[in-house]
Amino acid sequence: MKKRIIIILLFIFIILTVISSYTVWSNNSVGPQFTGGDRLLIIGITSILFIYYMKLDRPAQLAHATIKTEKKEKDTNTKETFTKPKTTFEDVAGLDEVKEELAEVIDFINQSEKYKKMGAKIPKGILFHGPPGTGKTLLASAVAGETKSTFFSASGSEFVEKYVGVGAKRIRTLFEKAKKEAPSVIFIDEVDAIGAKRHLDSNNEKDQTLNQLLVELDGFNTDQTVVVIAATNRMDLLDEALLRPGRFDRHMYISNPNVRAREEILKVHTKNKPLCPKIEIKNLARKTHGMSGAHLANISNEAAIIAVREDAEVISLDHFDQAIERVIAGLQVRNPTVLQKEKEIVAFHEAGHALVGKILGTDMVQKVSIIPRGQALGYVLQMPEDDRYIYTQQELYHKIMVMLGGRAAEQLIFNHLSTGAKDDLKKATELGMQMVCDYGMSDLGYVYNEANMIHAMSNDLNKEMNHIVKGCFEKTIHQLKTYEKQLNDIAKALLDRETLNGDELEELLGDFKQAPVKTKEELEAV
Ligand SMILES: Nc1ncnc2c1ncn2[C@@H]1O[C@H](COP(=O)(O)OP(=O)(O)OP(=O)(O)O)[C@@H](O)[C@H]1O
Ligand SMILES: [Zn+2]
Repeated sequence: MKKRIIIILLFIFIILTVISSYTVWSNNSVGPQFTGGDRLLIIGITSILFIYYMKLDRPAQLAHATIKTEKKEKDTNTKETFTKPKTTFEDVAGLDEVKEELAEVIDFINQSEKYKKMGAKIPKGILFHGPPGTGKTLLASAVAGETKSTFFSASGSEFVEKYVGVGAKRIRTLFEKAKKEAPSVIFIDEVDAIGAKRHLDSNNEKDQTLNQLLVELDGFNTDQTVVVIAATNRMDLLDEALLRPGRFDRHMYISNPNVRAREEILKVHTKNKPLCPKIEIKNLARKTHGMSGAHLANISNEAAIIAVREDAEVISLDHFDQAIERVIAGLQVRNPTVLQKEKEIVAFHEAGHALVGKILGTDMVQKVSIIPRGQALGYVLQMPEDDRYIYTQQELYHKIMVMLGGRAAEQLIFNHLSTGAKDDLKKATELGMQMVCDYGMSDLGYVYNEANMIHAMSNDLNKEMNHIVKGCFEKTIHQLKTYEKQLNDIAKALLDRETLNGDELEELLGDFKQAPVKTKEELEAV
């Protein structure tokens, strides 16, 4: 209030100063008359008011600034949450090799004195890398749970701040707190957000944050039982400085679970759920090829929700099937408004995928459907029966052919190109490009093309990729022409029943022959 009055007075006196100066200098006889003495008085008062204002304002500004910084510190302090997790290794299914390696770290934390006496240094930095949803966070919290340590969990992206120095300060605070609460486990998810190669992403703030992380990793000594676990899906992006000995030098790959691990994970997540005795977890594990632990946790929960919705006493196989479908293909669209003509196109498109899969004997077709789900108007659920780690060139051609089966069927039956094959084309192009760049399966020879070289060679690469995809497409058309009757049968059945499961498809195709053995010329034509 006081400040406001001073500002108004100051404003009035500044105007008076201007007017008085004008009238004195110009000897103006019109308007208010000021003498030289008046003018001096006005200037004097204005100056006093100005000095007073400045004195009044500065402490206020300073006070304001202090409040602001205090608030910021409070904000930054509250972001790092810490807990004492109850998670143990029992909650983490599969991943036996990783758990074995972590046992040493756990022993170190639990019996740190023993190691310190020997002068052994604590393994400070562990890096989990691998695809998303594979249990990296779960494992880190289990390490804390097994050692009764304090668990600090943060995501790399939380440290990416607009203002230089803020991210670095937050890293410092995080480590300070962890040391105070030792023994502790610090978990930094998405570490690539701060630890990306410096030349790739030149950003001063990020560099400072990364440097601070390096300083902290180098800084703590053997007295402090603090273990830092970082996780990333993109290890290739990380700055080498982070991976050097003494920093994140223990790398553990956390892979997508294989069939045995999937079974274990499903057991963990169905432990407290009433299951129909007919359900064999082993079979569920086989049906969920390629899924991560997070997917499996989601499916188990989804199946339970469906059972509740249907007022069932126990969770049945059908509930699991519905849950798997929902997780893979998305939510079923209620009351879809698909035109009859579109339905026909979708029926032939999906029939094309399914039939090519059957002709080539690739992955097991579990279901074909033209019921819209998520953004897709139809879908084919296909799962390999076994976990596969290596594919031959021939098998990759077959994969591309199955992907193109939808478009090929549309072209064969309707002689048109439609927009419905966008995702298929994307996948086929990607796989074709991988064959050329990563696997040395083209006329460019047995070479591996690094991502940064791709730009310079993109014309050649594109030509080779196109050659592969085009060849596969022509072969697919040829296969579908050979089995056009079967294509029509599947499409008609789909229009009739909307969904066919694996057995129904088998029944429909009867004594359908496997693909005729290809001639040498045919193979070379691709
Ligand atoms: N091996 C596993 N055993 C039991 N549950 C698992 C396993 N892997 C994943 N899960 C389930 O999936 C959920 C998500 O896993 P988590 O968050 O640990 O994955 P993540 O690898 O950290 O993923 P992201 O890379 O996306 O951060 C877990 O909470 C758990 O329910
Ligand atoms: Zn398709």
